[in-house]
Amino acid sequence: MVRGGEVLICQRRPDQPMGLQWEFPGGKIEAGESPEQALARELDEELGIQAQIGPKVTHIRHNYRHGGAVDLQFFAVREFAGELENRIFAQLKWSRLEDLPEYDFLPADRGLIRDLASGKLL
Ligand SMILES: Nc1nc2c([nH]c(=O)n2[C@H]2C[C@H](O)[C@@H](COP(=O)(O)OP(=O)(O)OP(=O)(O)O)O2)c(=O)[nH]1
Repeated sequence: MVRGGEVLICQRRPDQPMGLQWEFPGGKIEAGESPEQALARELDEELGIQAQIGPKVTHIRHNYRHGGAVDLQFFAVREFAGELENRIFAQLKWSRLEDLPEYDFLPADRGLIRDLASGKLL
């Protein structure tokens, strides 16, 4: 989710794996879904919004030592209907791009965070 020079970041709950680390909203693709459909569904489930999924920002593959491999696709979302509501996270925050490195993000996201903070993406 992008709003001017800010992005919406989400802190995982303390009881989840990789608890209290920050991530972008989203989740796993279910059978028969495109990545965009999966993201729209997750944004509705997690935040209660009906989003228009914009262009793909990047694609990252990462091997977590314990949790196996993840294949992540990130999209810019600038338009949505409905009221943003925190349904599952410890907290939600709008962060300026240059402030992103202050947050403890999931390891797979760290290269993306550096690129967003230095203005290389978005
Ligand atoms: N939503 C999201 N997931 C991310 C990011 N970075 C990253 O490594 N991931 C990982 C964490 C999870 O292993 C997986 C997303 O799966 P998910 O959202 O459906 O599941 P989850 O974290 O609740 O937990 P689990 O089902 O894997 O136990 O991708 C990110 O920025 N956003």
